[in-house]
Amino acid sequence: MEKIIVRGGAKLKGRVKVHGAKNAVLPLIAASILASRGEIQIYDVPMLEDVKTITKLLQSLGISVDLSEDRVKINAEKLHSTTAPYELVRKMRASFVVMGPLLARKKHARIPLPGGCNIGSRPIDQHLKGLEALGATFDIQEGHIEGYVHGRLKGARIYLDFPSVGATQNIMMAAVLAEGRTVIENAACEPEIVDLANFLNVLGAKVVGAGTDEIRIEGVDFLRGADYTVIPDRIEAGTYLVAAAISGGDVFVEGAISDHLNPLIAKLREMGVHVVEGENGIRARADEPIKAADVKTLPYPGFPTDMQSQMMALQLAAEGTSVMTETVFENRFMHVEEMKRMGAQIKIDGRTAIIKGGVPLSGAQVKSTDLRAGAALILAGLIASGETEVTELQHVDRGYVDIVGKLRSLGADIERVKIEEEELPIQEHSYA
Ligand SMILES: CC(=O)N[C@H]1[C@@H](OP(=O)(O)OP(=O)(O)OC[C@H]2O[C@@H](n3ccc(=O)[nH]c3=O)[C@H](O)[C@@H]2O)O[C@H](CO)[C@@H](O)[C@@H]1O
Ligand SMILES: C=C(OP(=O)(O)O)C(=O)O
Repeated sequence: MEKIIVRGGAKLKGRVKVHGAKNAVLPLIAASILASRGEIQIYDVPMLEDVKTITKLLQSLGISVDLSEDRVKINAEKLHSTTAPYELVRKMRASFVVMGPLLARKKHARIPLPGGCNIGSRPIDQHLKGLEALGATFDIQEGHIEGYVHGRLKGARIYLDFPSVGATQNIMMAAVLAEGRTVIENAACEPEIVDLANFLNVLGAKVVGAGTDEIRIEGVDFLRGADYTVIPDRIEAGTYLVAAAISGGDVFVEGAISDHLNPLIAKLREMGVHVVEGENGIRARADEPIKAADVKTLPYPGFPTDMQSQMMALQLAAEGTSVMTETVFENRFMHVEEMKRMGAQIKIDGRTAIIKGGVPLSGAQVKSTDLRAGAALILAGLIASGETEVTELQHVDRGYVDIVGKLRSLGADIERVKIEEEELPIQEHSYA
């Protein structure tokens, strides 16, 4: 087991490059199940634990997958199994997105119920509602959900009660091989949805409207292999922009796409951070004290829930009091207790947190409770006096490639070390 040690005080300066987006590449890899002919190569793949998990999941279905450096090669011509192993699904809730592709291609799927995780209960009712509208039926028993299709899936008009990213992806992937036209209304508009639509189209699908709240899909008979490069990770990029701002530094985040980061850029500017949107990245510079700002997470194009905890770390460094409202996940304030261990003054009231900025933080032993919480604690460590030790790095490793190396290259005093046997806490096992 390892921990990250951060010694605060350095102003971060320089250039950092973002990797491909975790939340885009996982559905892309799942969608590869649909390609019954030829080979797929996806580039700019981040070497994250989640990517390794979904890769193993595809392999367990009999698909040939070769993951090396920043590229994954997938040949799904052979697909022997339609049962996803519990050991893999429990590590990563996002693995439920294999349901749509398996039903479309093999007319059967048996997947362990994904269940909740640290940040919330993560229901799948909208996924099921959409897939049922296309003609699938489901049985839920013994912790598994089993889906069947008799004949072929049939296109339908589906209205989502909430613009769920996962449900939109699952339905899109099933609909590309359905007979006729599918319309998804109140669809999620996230850049990861647009990336999935572009990928499916490169494989031969007919998807239009992705990025708006109405996606229209004409079913085709089969998908085939192709090459594709995944979009850059907007959340990783946002995390480094916040690192620049919180440390009073000046950082160019190479590869960041400003169109994907509008709500964060707007908030940073409101707080007094200079943000310059370039062609190949975004620069953030903070030379004056920053001002607190209220933030509310919302589906895209609102402020992303995946940046909520990092933004809260920034509010701790700002002058004034701010209110953070989390509307997407019901339990995504777990980092607050850890931040309080560093001296932060935050009060939670239901789905809002009231954050008193400008209170000096001091280094402490803290644990990451989810991947973004881990990043937020590292960010808080950048402005704390003394040493901050962040543990439970399995969460951070799900979402960030070499966060220590990247921050160190910007001048942060940060290292990753082994935890000695005698330091190990007695703790429960925790999952994604
Ligand atoms: C809208 C949103 O910000 N979604 C985020 C969510 O996607 P992810 O796909 O995991 O989650 P959803 O977008 O599906 O869930 C968003 C909300 O919808 C609810 N829900 C979802 C599905 C369903 O069948 N029924 C239902 O009620 C959830 O409880 C939650 O409150 O986590 C990903 C990883 O952090 C992020 O990249 C996505 O941006
Ligand atoms: C919560 C996240 O991911 P996941 O949905 O895979 O848990 C995230 O990327 O912040």
